[in-house]
Amino acid sequence: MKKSIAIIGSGNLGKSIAQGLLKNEDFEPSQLILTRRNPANLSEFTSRGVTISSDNRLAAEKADILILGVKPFTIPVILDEIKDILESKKIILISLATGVSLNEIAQQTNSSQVIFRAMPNIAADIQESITCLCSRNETVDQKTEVENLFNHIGQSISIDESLMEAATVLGACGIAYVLRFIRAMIQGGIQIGFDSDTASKIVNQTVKGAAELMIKNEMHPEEAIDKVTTPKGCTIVGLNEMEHHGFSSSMVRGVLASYEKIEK
Ligand SMILES: NC(=O)C1=CN([C@@H]2O[C@H](COP(=O)(O)OP(=O)(O)OC[C@H]3O[C@@H](n4cnc5c(N)ncnc54)[C@H](OP(=O)(O)O)[C@@H]3O)[C@@H](O)[C@H]2O)C=CC1
Ligand SMILES: O=C(O)[C@@H]1CCC=N1
Repeated sequence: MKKSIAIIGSGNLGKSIAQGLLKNEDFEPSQLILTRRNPANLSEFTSRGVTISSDNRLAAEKADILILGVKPFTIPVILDEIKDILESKKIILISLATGVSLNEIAQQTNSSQVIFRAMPNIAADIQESITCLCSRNETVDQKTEVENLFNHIGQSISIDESLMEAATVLGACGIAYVLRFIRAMIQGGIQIGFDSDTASKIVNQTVKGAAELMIKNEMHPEEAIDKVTTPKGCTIVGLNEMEHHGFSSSMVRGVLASYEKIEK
């Protein structure tokens, strides 16, 4: 029998995960239950056979795998709301919340509760997320099951919990850093003559090509950069100008600022 998956708190990330799961041919919409307090904001899913509700307890009762997609400060509220249900049945609990430890969740559930923390990003929508996972009390089969679930929306890797905040910055915040880079490059493209649509098309495919080149050829970026930078050519002039204005330094400092914000 196919497992029921509920997402309590289906906002930006929860909806991206739902969209990604529904793109799998072997995933049936009837497997999915989505909640939020205002379920009208989930209308895009209603016609597709997904269960939409504001009833978190109903979702927990039906779910084999329960994903908590609420903001970190709402995690204790939800755990309190469904505590007795978690005690009465076997359920895999997965939290997406930034900065909420397995220990903190365990303190509000029973000691044998199977808990995962998952850190995907919004590219889950098109099955291109990277999801970092850590867990407690899980069996080998449960770990495989959760990895498989997140492999349906991209790729997953298991990491030590101590790296979960770093994973949040690099993978989850990271997509926003890359998007800001894309926006800036489009702005430059418009200034040198392209309309916005054409500049976007060129930049998006260039960024995709760069990422695919690194992934498929398992290269370090600088190795590929050396192939582009003709001596005395225009690429090195542009790159050096960016570095004079703190491009790499700015990125590293941004990563650290995000990390420090979570660690506070
Ligand atoms: N956005 C991202 O890219 C990432 C987010 N995260 C983490 O994922 C979590 C969700 O983030 P994000 O999707 O951006 O946040 P959103 O605010 O978009 O989504 C949270 C949703 O929870 C719902 N909600 C709030 N209270 C309740 C409740 N009592 N019962 C049921 N639903 C509730 C809200 O809808 P309503 O008001 O209708 O109830 C809201 O849509 C956070 O913990 C965040 O740290 C992690 C990685 C990436
Ligand atoms: O900005 C945030 O706090 C959340 C966590 C990672 C991505 N979005």
